[in-house]
Amino acid sequence: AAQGSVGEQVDHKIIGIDPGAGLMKATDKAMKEYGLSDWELVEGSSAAMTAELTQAYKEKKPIIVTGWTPHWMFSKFEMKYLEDPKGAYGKDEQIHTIVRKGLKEDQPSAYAFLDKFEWKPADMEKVMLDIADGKKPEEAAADWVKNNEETVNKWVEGIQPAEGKKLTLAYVAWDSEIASTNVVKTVLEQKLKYQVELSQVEAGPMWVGVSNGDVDGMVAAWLPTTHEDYFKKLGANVEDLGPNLNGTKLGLAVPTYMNITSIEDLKK
Ligand SMILES: C[SH](C)CC(=O)O
Repeated sequence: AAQGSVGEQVDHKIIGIDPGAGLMKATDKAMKEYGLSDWELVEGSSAAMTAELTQAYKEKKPIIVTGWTPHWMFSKFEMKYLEDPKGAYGKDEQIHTIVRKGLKEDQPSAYAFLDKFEWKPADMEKVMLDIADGKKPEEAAADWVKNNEETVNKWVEGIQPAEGKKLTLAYVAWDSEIASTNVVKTVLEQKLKYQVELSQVEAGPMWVGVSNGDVDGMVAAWLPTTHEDYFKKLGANVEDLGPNLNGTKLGLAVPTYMNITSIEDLKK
């Protein structure tokens, strides 16, 4: 029987993630720019979105999700971004490391490492994929550190260990930041002998926590556009150590078995 429009096939729903994510604001903006007034952006979480994607993919059912790179969905599944001819999602960005003011004086070793931490989308996707395939985040991170000794030793070269000092890192439960934050924790603990506590929060409280010094830092700042609002509001009270990963992307992602190619196709 005729499948009907793609909107009818997916009940006019785009499966999103947590409402505080910049990706959700960017998707709201894109939906307005493409005139998708009869569509709904479903709020939830990164985990719920990937669970729904996994189920739909298994059943070869149509689904449209808010997607980003790096993400394991592009390695584990045959996925594609819908073209964005209006450029609503903007250009490639970077993920920055942001620390509280005063960290350099209080924890020079942690500061020096966090300032040097930088890796590639393929590195992050490896850790993400291991976690998606069932490894615990700390296990996937430890494996990556073990398998990338050369890179890791460059990050910590010449930095004094900080026997037993405590450090707190905040992160949002996005698959990408679960991976990066656990790798950073592993290096801080194994190589620099810190005791690291991870605080999983929403995006807003993550930025607030660093700006008021409740946490020491985070490696989850998507800039210059995705977290522009957070940076505008709180940037003066934090220290931006620059990119830890270059070449990110945001957009709408669909399995390649769907025969749509552009966000424009959602209007049909
Ligand atoms: C979901 S991306 C990892 C970050 C964001 O959109 O705020």
